Amino acid sequence: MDIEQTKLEGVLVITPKRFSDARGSFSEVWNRQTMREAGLDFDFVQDNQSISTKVGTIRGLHYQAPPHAQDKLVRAGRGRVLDVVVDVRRGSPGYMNWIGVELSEENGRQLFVPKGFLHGFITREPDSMLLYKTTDVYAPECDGSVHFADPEIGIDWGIDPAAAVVSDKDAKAPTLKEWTSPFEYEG
Ligand SMILES: Cc1cn([C@H]2C[C@H](O)[C@@H](COP(=O)(O)OP(=O)(O)O[C@H]3O[C@H](C)C(=O)[C@H](O)[C@H]3O)O2)c(=O)[nH]c1=O
Repeated sequence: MDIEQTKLEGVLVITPKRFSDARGSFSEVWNRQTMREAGLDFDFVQDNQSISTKVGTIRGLHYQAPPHAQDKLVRAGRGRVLDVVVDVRRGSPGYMNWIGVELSEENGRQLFVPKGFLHGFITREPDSMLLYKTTDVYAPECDGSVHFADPEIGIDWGIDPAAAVVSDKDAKAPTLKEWTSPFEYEG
């Protein structure tokens, strides 16, 4: 398993070892002991799967607020997405900084998204399937979002955001100016 730091503190790109042969391939996409040995001892309690049929579908920018904030381990089971993470921890030196990492069935990369970061993605292939583990269960009362096209964040989705396929909820999400982060930077 390869672990790469990113420019966002605590956000990691994790690439499990892939064993390929004439039949195809095998990977341990999550192993608690291996993760623990790498200092990533997270107790995942929920597995999610979303399938987005059209290219240019954006889901996000989402979070769950405390007391049900979630760390996430995200991968593309099928297709290809640009996975985006934004630091929204009040007081963070990297507040509002964002990164995009391409996750695909082909590259097998995973993104670890800690609490305090917005998460979203745009599909780059049809029928892209996102699979992700979370460290707390779904709590709709704590579910929140920030507008994916907020000019103050300035995410480059690779397309005109106005042309993206989005949910009504995401289309109506607040911008950072209209929103107060529930997350505090803990140094
Ligand atoms: C997240 C979630 C949703 N739902 C229900 C609620 C809605 O009836 C339906 C679709 O939910 P939503 O439109 O919020 O789904 P996404 O837009 O894919 O949201 C997710 O996408 C971004 C990228 C994320 O990182 C979050 O995990 C999550 O917010 O599933 C559940 O029953 N359990 C859940 O854990």
